[in-house]
Amino acid sequence: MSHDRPPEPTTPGVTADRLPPRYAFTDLQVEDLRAVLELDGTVFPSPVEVDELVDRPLPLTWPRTLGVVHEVPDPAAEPVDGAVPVLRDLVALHSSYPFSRFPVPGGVAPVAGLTWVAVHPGHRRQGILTAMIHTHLARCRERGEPLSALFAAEAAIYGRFGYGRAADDLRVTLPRGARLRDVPGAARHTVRIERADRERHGDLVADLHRRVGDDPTGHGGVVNRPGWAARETPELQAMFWDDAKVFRKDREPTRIVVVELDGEPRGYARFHRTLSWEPSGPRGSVRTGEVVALDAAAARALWGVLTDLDLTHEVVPFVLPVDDAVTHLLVDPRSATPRIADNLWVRVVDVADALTARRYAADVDVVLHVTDELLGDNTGRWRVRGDAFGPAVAHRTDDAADLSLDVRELGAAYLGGTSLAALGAAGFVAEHTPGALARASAAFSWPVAPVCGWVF
Ligand SMILES: CC(=O)SCCNC(=O)CCNC(=O)[C@H](O)C(C)(C)COP(=O)(O)OP(=O)(O)OC[C@H]1O[C@@H](n2cnc3c(N)ncnc32)[C@H](O)[C@@H]1OP(=O)(O)O
Repeated sequence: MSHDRPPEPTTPGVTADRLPPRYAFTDLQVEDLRAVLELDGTVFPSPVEVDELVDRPLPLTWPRTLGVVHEVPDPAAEPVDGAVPVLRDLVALHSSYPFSRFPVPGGVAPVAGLTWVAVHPGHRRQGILTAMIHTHLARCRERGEPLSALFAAEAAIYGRFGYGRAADDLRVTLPRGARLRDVPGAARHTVRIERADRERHGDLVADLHRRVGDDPTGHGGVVNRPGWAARETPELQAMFWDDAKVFRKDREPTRIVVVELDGEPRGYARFHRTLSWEPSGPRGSVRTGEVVALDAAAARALWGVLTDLDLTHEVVPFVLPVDDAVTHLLVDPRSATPRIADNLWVRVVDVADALTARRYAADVDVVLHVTDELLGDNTGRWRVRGDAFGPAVAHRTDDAADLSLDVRELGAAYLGGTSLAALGAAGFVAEHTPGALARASAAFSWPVAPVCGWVF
C-alpha cells in the first residue's frame, strides 16, 4: 500500500468489483505497519500511541493481510498526461491467521482465523465489510481451507455472512478462599511461581497446551477439545510473550504458576495481580489466561493456588470452557457468578471437506439440504456417513433430504457445542424424516465442549 504509487496489481481471486466506486483492495506489507496501526487505533479506540506500538510485536501474517484504499483526486497535484493523480488512504483492512491444525471434533483441519476486521468510521455502511468477506471466503477456497473461524467484536455482525455461533465460554469471578472439593493426588503436587518468560516457559506452555487440547479428559481417550487452537505462527507467539509496560497499566508483570508432580509439569496458568489498599485491608485482584491442567488432580492443585494468593480477594480467569473442571470442583458454584458469552463463530467454506474432516459422536447416515447465499456451490444435498468416533465421509447426493438448514446453522453445530435439535426448536433446522433430527443431533454433538482459550 502506498499513498503515491498507482494501485498494486489486482490480487488473484479478489472480487474487487464488489467494492463501492473509488475503493480498491491492496496487499499490505510490513512497510505499511504505521498506516495499519493508525487505522486500527481509529477503529478500535485505544489510549496507546502508534509510536509506542511500532516496535512491539504485531500478530498479523502479512501475506494474509488485505487493505482497502479510498482514492480521491489530489487537489495539490498537477494533471499528468491529462489524468489527475490520486491520493490513496487506507480505510479498511482484514487479515486471517493460518491455523493449519485447528482442532475439530476428533481431528484437525486447516482453518482461516478471520481477524483485525476494521472499517474506518468515516467509510462504514457502504458494503466494504461485505466485499472483504467475499474476498476472504474466496481466498479460503484458493488455499484449501474448508472452514473459517472468528471472535466477533459485536455478535450481530457475522451471521449474515454464514458464520454460526459455534462455541460459548464461561466467565467467572472466584472469591478468594472459594471452597474446592478434594481430588485424590492433588496434594502431591509442588508449585512454582515465577515471572513468565518465553525462554524459560515457552516450551512448557506450548507442550501442556497441546496435550490438554488433545486429551482434555486426562484419560487418553478419543475425544479432543474442538476449537482449542494453538498460537501457530511466530508472530502470534511473539505477541503472546510480549509483556511490555505500555500494555500493563496498573498491573504487575505477567507471572506463571506451574504445578508439578515428581518434578514433571502437569499444569500452568499465566496470571497477573493488581493491588489496592483499602480501609478494610488489601483488595488485590488476580487475572489469569488459560488455566491448563493435564488431569483432575493437577486442576485441583492449580485452582487451589489461584484461589489462595495473599493480599487478593478474587480471581478472574479470562475465558474458560463451559465444562471446565472448576465448575465441578467448586462446593458453591453460585459464588463464582457464572456468565456465558459467545466464543468462536464458525463458517463452513467447503461443505464436503468440512464434514469429512470431523468425527461424530454416534453412528451417522444423514442427508442434509444446505443453503448458502454467498458460496452457491455449497447449496444442495450432502450425505454424511460414518461410525461413532470413526472416520466419516461427506459427498453430494441426489437422495431426498432428511434435514434442511442454512450454512450458518451448519457452522453453529460444526464443533459439537450447539445442538441441531435446539436449532430445530428455534426454527432453523427442518426435519423431513421422522427421528432424523434427534439422531443427527446426537452424532454432531461432542463429549467435550468446544472453546478457544484465547481471543484472536
Ligand atoms: C473478526 C473480527 O475482527 S471482529 C471485529 C469487527 N470490527 C469492529 O467491530 C470494528 C468497528 N466496526 C467496523 O469496523 C465496521 O463497522 C464493521 C467492520 C463492523 C462493518 O463494516 P461496514 O463496511 O460498515 O459493513 P457493511 O457496510 O458491509 O455492512 C453489511 C451489513 O452488516 C450490517 N452491520 C455492519 N456492522 C454491524 C454491526 N456492528 N452490528 C449490526 N449490523 C452490522 C450493516 O448494517 C449491513 O446490513 P445490510 O446488508 O442489511 O444493510
